[in-house]
Formats: sequence, C-alpha cells, structure tokens
Amino acid sequence: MTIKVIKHPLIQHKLGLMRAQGISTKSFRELASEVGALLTYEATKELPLENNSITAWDGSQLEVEHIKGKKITVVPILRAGLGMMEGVTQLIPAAKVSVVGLQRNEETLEPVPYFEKLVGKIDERISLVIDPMLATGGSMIATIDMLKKAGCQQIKVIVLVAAPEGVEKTLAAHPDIEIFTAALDNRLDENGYIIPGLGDAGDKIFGTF
Ligand SMILES: O=P(O)(O)OC[C@H]1O[C@H](OP(=O)(O)OP(=O)(O)O)[C@H](O)[C@@H]1O
Ligand SMILES: O=c1cc[nH]c(=O)[nH]1
Ligand SMILES: [Mg+2]
Repeated sequence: MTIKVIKHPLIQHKLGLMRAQGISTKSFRELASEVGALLTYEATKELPLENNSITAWDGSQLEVEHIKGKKITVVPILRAGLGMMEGVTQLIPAAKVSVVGLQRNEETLEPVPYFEKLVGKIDERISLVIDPMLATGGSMIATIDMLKKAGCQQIKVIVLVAAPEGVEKTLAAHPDIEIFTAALDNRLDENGYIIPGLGDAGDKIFGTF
C-alpha cells in the first residue's frame, strides 16, 4: 500500500533523543515505548467504528461507538520489538499478542526464524507488526510471509526507523501492507545498518553490548 512518515513534533523530538551516542538503556527503552505508542495512535486512526447500545450511568440507553469487527493482534518481532510493546499495549490493552522470533545473520543479513506463536483465528484479526528497525526488509518480509501463511489478511507495520532499500523491498513483496514510521532514513551501510539510524536497537533495549 504505502509508507507513512509521521512528522508529529513529539515523535520527532523523542526520536532525536534516541539517536544520541551513549544513550542509557533506560532512556532508549522508555523512548522506544513512547514512540511506539505515538505511532500506534496514527496506525489505528482509520479503524472502522460501529454503533452499539449500552446502558449509561443514569440507566438510559445510549448509542456509543466501538471498534468494528476485526480486532487487533500485536506482533512483536523478537527481540527488539519487545521494546515497543509496553507503549503499544497501553493504547490497545485488549490486543492479543502473536510473537515472532527472527535473528538477522550479521554476515549474510538473511533473517533466521527461531520462534512463532500466533494467536488463533488470525484470519479475523488485523496484525500490527512492531519492530524498531526496518533495514534490508528481510525480517519484516519473513514475518509478513508467516502471518499471511497463517491466514492473516490485513497487516500494518510500525517501525521507529526505516531504510529506503528495506521499504522498497517490503512493499514490492507485500504491496497490500501499510508501514508507519517516525523516520525514513538515508541508506544502509556496508554492514546493513541504517544510516543515520539508531545503531543496534536490540542491544540498546536489552543492554547486550
Ligand atoms: O531489515 P533487516 O535487515 O532484516 O534488519 C532488521 C532487523 O534486525 C534487528 O533485529 P536483530 O536481527 O538484530 O535481532 P534482535 O532484535 O534480537 O537484536 C531489528 O530489530 C530487525 O528485526
Ligand atoms: O540499523 C540497524 C539494522 C538492523 N538492526 C538494528 O538494530 N539496527
Ligand atoms: Mg539486534
């Protein structure tokens, strides 16, 4: 479908803080969660609503709006995706969680899958895939492949930072998805790291340097 770069001042300010050398694990993790929440607000903006009748505080019948039909499953890509989970689930507390584990081989840059636990009836849900980094796109494409194979028909992606190469590859493989990001950065370096990027997001979130 498309990529949407969300230029909200709060998002850009927080992302700018995340780019600083020597940022603490505590600050990086908190900011990843906060930017994740703000991007979730944008990514859920067009969810359809339906009217439902409830009994209100004074006993009267009242028409209120609820999110219609399909409900969301959040899909964090291990490990780094877990760093956005708190913020995302603060906004969607009832969301079911489907976990996917992928480790990028640092030499070939190919994603190596090692875990998959998806919720039931995923064909009836919208998947909201979360990962701080979309670099070559390999991990994201493999995750979307898994979700589609399990029957999921509607997929949105939230990443903190994306590289043009990875976005192009992901949208070419899966033109029906939507990507929400805080930044579309310049390029990948020779090791597949996003420039300017954030460095190794997983290591920063988990403190594994
Ligand atoms: O677009 P790609 O080229 O596939 O790279 C992006 C992936 O790399 C990072 O994870 P990593 O493999 O380092 O695992 P980790 O989260 O366990 O650190 C990142 O969190 C993405 O999942
Ligand atoms: O820039 C990058 C690329 C892949 N994974 C990261 O954590 N950072
Ligand atoms: Mg990593």
